[in-house]
Amino acid sequence: MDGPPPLPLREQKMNSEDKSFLLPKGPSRLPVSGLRLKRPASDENEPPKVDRKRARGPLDPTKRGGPVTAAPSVPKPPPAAPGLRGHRQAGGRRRSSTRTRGTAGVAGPSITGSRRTVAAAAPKPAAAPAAAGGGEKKRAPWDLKGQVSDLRAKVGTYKEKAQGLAGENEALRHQLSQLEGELKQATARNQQLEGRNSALALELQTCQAQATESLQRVEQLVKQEQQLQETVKSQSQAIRELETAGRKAREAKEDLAAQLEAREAELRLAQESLAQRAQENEALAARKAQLEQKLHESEMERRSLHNAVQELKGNIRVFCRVRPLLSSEKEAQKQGVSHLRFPPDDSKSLVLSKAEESHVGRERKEDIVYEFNFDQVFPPSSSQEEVFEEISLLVQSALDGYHVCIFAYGQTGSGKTYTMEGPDCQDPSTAGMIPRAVQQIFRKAREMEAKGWKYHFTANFLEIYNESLRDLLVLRPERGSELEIRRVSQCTEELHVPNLCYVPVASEQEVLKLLQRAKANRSVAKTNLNERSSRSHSLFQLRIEGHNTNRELHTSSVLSLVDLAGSERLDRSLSTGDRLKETQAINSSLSNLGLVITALSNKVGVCLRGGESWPAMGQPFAAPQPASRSALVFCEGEDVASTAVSRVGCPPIGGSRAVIPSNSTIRSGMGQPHDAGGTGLP
Ligand SMILES: Nc1ncnc2c1ncn2[C@@H]1O[C@H](COP(=O)(O)OP(=O)(O)OP(=O)(O)O)[C@@H](O)[C@H]1O
Repeated sequence: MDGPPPLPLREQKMNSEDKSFLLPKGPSRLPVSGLRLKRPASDENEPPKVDRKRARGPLDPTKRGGPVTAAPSVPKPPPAAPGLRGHRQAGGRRRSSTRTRGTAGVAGPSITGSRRTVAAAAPKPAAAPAAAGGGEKKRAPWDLKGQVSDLRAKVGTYKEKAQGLAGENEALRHQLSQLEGELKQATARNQQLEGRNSALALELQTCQAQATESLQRVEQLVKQEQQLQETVKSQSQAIRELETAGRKAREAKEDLAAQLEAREAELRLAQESLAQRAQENEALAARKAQLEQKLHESEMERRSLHNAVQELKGNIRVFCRVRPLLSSEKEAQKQGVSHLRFPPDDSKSLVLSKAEESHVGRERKEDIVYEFNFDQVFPPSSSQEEVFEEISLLVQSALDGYHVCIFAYGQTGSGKTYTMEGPDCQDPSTAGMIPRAVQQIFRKAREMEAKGWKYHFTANFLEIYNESLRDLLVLRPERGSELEIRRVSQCTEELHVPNLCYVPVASEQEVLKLLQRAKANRSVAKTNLNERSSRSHSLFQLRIEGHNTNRELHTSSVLSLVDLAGSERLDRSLSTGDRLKETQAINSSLSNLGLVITALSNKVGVCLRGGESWPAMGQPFAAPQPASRSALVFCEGEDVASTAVSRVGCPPIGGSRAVIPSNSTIRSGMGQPHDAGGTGLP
């Protein structure tokens, strides 16, 4: 700090005492020149009491009764020097400066001491004043001499007193000058001290400001310290956690290192083993190639053998299925279908017994027996699965690249729709030929993928109702969008329906959904002979494209599944109105189909004229290549006897008289259109 160093506390106290000493607060009683000490008026003309006391001394004789005489004048000591103030005075009385100072009040001890000294130094009263005191006897008026003597003594006394006072005054003046000098010094010192004091006050303020600032800083630092301590604490915790984690990581690292070492050892072994395996793989790859080649050869052989078997079985197969009696029919025929016999040792023949009337109307005793031969006969107890066992061979041919067509033909209510589609219930055991064929196709296609084959499928579903084509896969058919059958090109025999929906399908489920949609769109009605009679022919087609890119093989075929509308005898169906019209259209189209088959069997060209139904249904037979396979499932109901006999006599299909017993004609007509050099359809 700048400025003079602070005084010690003792020194400061002394200074303040000095100040109070030097600067009296009350009126000064110093005997200043020109001023007189104030005394009571009564004492002005009286001599000091000391004098009186002194004067009393000589009066003792009065008390003793002696004569009053003037006391001899005692020479007075000179006034005490200022330095002797406070010491034993001439009168022998001693006063401490402290006591004097206390009693002196504001006047200060020196002054009082000086006054005392002055009083002590004053000339002692002479014997005259003593004689003139109250205690002295008054001189007789006549004692003038005595009185003069007393007066002289008094004057002498006063002279001495004046001299003492002058000396005292001189000493006081001297003392005053000294005190004034001291006062100046003290004032200067006081000013100096005040300056220093103000400097110190400023310094104190600065120090206080600095102290406040320092205090704030300290508080901030304390806060920072607390924060830092908390940070340190958290960091310490984090460090401990990190150390723990690090320790664990080191342990894990060591474990991993051990594992890595073990793995490396395993890897070396595996690499060695891999090298061995690579050699083995090479050998296996060669072996695989051989096996694949063998597999392919065996597959081709299988196809060839299958084809041979199918050809041996016949490209056209005719099955007969007799459905069980319905609950409504059981009442009418309590004996069951007794007129039908299925030879147990021959699953290909059906024996029909019929009582015929003679020309004259008399009943014969013995029934006429008709034996019909088919590729397979399914009695009423046959399940859908048993029927499909035969159909599945043809379905496999479709996957192998053969066009396959399966017809269901029969009277109304004979079980065609049941056989082809199955009942409405979703029981898999009663599923019809179409869903089973689709299931087999996709399952076999998946199996063939392992042999390098990939298949693509496209489905369409149409119906022929009253000689017009309808797309069963269209949700809302537009009016005026008539469907027609067209040749794909002039140089091919292949037919197609341009505006038909051809839906690419990739799974069995997708096809089943399409079948449901088609079933909902199909034209059905209740007739006398069937609660839910199909009033149209339906044709479901699945185009199969197979590719074997490894061997550059390609197959293309169409699987057609046809549910023909049931032929009806009007005398039994008693159809009228729309049903009659439908019946006429159905019977007409079936006759046309018979004509087509007959024409094909006779290798005669058929013109695309008239109704559309027969070329549509004949389309599968018109496939130019490869060879096609066809199956005709004759469905028969409870009146199979009359139906069969009526066919024998008046067949609904051209040439069926020969067909039913032997199948030979229909086989020759339907089975080999491609062999005839494209003579199926013009
Ligand atoms: N194999 C069978 N087992 C049990 N019921 C059958 C069998 N075949 C047909 N049915 C029943 O016979 C009735 C007629 O069958 P479906 O409708 O299939 O005959 P349809 O030949 O298609 O007749 P339409 O030509 O009039 O359509 C149906 O109630 C059907 O459930």
